[in-house]
Amino acid sequence: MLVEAIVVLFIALCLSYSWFFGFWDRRKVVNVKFEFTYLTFSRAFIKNEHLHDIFADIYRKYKSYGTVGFYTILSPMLLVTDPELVKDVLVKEFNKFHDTVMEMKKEVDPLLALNPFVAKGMEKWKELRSIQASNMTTVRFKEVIPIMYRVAENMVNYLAEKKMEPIGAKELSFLYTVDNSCSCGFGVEPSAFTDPENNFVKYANSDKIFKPSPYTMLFHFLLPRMANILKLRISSEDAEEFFKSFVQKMIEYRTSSNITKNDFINYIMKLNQKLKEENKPVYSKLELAAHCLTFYADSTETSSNQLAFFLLDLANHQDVQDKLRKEISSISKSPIDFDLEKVNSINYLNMALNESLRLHTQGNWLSRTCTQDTVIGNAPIPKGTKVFVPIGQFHKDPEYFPDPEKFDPERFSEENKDSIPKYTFLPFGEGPRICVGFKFALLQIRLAVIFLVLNFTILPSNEDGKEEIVLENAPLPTPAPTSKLKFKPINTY
Ligand code: HEM
Repeated sequence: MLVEAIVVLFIALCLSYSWFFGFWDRRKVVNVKFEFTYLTFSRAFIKNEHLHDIFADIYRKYKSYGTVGFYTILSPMLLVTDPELVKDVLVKEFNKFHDTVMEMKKEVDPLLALNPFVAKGMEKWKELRSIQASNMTTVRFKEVIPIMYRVAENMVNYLAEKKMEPIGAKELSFLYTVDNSCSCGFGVEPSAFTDPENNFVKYANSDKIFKPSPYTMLFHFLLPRMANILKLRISSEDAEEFFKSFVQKMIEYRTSSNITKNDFINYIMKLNQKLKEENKPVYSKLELAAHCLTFYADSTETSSNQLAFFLLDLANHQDVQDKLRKEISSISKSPIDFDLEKVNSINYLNMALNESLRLHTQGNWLSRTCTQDTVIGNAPIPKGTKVFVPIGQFHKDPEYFPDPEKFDPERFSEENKDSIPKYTFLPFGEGPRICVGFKFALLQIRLAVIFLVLNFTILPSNEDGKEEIVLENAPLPTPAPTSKLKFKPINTY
């Protein structure tokens, strides 16, 4: 009897196994049956390699098919390799692909659970996105530019005092983005460069918010439900405590002293007031803290990585830096003359920054969950399928960007930029779910570079003229502390 039971069980397992791994074959979609699952286990889980490299291998092998199916242990997934089909997923068929793959339960990570990035369902996503979008208008940028000048001036003074002592590119950029986020978002006096005890730098830094173990991130992207069942949180409890108490104190202080400031905290306070007047449920204190953390975390980490990479690129390409300095100083030698329009319209700055965004893409892939049965190219996609867009691979594909490892801003010149195929350059994503903060990010990065190149020559920290760009083992591409820079004053103004 026992033998029969084992045989039946074995046959049942084999059948369900071949049924599961036949998902894409039944739909006649080219697929890798075990390869992805095997690579994920052998390289990502055991050797701690980045999931990005595994996607890169699959992309290179199966690019010509336009889409390629693959499997994790629990679900079939699809990689879209044809840029034309990417447009379908991100834009044309958005109503069927409005969710990302990440899921974050409030009980697991209450501060990250209200980030629009993880919102599920069109209504919830719109509600959460509109809160962040309120802080991202042109009117708002014009208001915050004078605050950003002060932060950038603090950075210049800090570097002048350092007298060419090498400093980590990421360390410097992080102090700058922390001060920008706190002063523009929360009305806090900028002090990251002057106060070594700055609480945001201490309690809400990259390690505490953005560096869960690589396994945690793997679970969140590939097996999101399991990640929640296992209660794998991304932000640390320290950061949660700090943020909760900061936002609560801020709201209490402003309410008791009747202080109004034109910033994000004020916006969420007014939003709650409005909800109360309309007899709708208001956001709890923890939820208000979560909205603040969304703005803070998203605007400090990605922007500081991207700024750090850009400064390293400029240090390694003095010809580009010289040309950039010439173009900027031909407009004005004084950084505070650069209003919003001027900051955004320096052509060579935009070309060089685009090239840096291409080379050091932050979100290496975009993800969507299909919410209604549909067809992409020739691939029938049932509801629930997770779809990935490999933007990091597009950015390094020689077909779209010849000699892809070369830092060459000319790719984005007026004459050349139209030869870049549509949907192959997507550093901020595309469609209705495009990064809500991309204009803020570009503004703060451009402004930092204007202040820096007008005041300093940005140099590699070593004598041989090249700074090695070493990557940390972090979910987002991040320059390691060993990638340093020196700033030689040039007294231009
Ligand atoms: C250079 C810096 C930045 C880069 C490279 C970047 C990149 C991205 C990417 C690739 C996405 C995913 C888009 C998609 O799924 O189609 C995204 C989403 C998002 N970003 Fe950024 N980002 C940056 C800065 C910022 C800033 C400053 C904020 C400020 C609040 C921000 C807030 C967000 C939010 C809230 C989302 C989710 C949007 C949604 O799902 O509707 N990001 N970002």
